[in-house]
Amino acid sequence: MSDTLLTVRDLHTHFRTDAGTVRAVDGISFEVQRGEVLGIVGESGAGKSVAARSIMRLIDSPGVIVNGEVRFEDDLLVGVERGDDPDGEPRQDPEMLSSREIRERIRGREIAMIFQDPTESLNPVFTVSEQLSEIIGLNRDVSAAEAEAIAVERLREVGIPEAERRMDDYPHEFSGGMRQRVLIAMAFACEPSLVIADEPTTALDVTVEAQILDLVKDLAARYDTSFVWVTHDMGVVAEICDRVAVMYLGELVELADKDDLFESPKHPYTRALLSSIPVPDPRVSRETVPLSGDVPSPIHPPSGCRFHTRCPSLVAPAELDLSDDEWDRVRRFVRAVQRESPDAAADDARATYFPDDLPAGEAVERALSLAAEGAWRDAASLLTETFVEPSVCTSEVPALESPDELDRIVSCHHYS
Ligand SMILES: Nc1ncnc2c1ncn2[C@@H]1O[C@H](COP(=O)(O)OP(=O)(O)OP(=O)(O)O)[C@@H](O)[C@H]1O
Ligand code: NI
Repeated sequence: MSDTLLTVRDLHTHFRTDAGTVRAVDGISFEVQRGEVLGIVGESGAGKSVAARSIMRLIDSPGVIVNGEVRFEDDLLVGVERGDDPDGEPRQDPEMLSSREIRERIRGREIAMIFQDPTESLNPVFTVSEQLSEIIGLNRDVSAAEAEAIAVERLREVGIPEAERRMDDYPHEFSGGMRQRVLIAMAFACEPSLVIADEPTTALDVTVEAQILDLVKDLAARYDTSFVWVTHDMGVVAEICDRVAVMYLGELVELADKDDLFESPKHPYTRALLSSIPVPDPRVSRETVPLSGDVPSPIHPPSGCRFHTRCPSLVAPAELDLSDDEWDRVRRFVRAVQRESPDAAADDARATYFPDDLPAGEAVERALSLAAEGAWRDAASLLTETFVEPSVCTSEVPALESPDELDRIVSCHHYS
């Protein structure tokens, strides 16, 4: 038997809105091995939640899974192929499970979900006992009394004090942390082989979050459960994941073993995300690459590498023939102009950024004087035209590469 539990291939989930097609998930592929915790990480809007929900086909209109395959053990949860017409109806694989089969056979039993928002899974008008026993009763051939006994056991297992007494409480009577424990108890009620967790600890304070992560690690080990764990927090990734998929604007930019990712992140975006978490050991210094600028619109994502508009390490345009050192200086100057940094407009800007001579002469010369006059926009667009647009990062989509002997993939022109 293969050890792969879940396979996602070339998944595209789009939302057709009045403003245009939102390419929320735009061609992602990954696998989850049995017993493994795979993290999906990225900034807000990256497409993490849509990716997680697509696995279970929990996408509501105007969202459509337009292409891709999701295979869970022997079941095809998603099997759709986009025709040549981008707005046409995708073709469905006849093997794909019906919504009803997913609801009755998969969801809650084989694959459970935990969300940040408890109202997605907990009904405020029923007691915890009623809701937990119901799931257990639906999925196992047990009497009502037996289901309730199992429910109490589950609540104990997730560390709810006085579980028996609290069974008759309503969801709102639990604190935030305890409520997430109830959700975890519900997720584990049927001993699923996969749990999809979408930021379940984000709203909690750090101490409670740490306790919940410990609990999940214990349960995952005890039941040999796999996880897809969505988070925007690299600290949570460090705590709980085995492997990490980094998403940016609907795409995967890097997928690697957690330790490899933390030790030597390859994609400039991954590096930026990692530099945002505090380094616990003050003797370890880490190059900080602040992530500036807004995430572009997923309706019109940037050409080439989608990260190129914010990338601190664009590949130098080949025809300019700059040395690494010259290119570093140019990039620092371009970023300073984009940020409208006073340094770039000061009298000594030239000496600050280009102490030797001016690389790619004329454009930089003009940009320096435009910046000195405060004509930031003109300076920025001149620099963009000269240095950003001719870069391969702007024109070509980077292939997924495996840059070292390690088991990882990166989508960046620096490795192609
Ligand atoms: N119902 C919808 N209609 C239109 N666009 C949507 C809809 N749901 C999500 N999107 C868009 O899809 C993109 C991906 O959203 P998603 O919720 O997956 O991001 P995320 O990575 O989970 O972010 P966050 O960290 O904020 O939860 C976003 O641009 C979002 O605006
Ligand atoms: Ni989300």
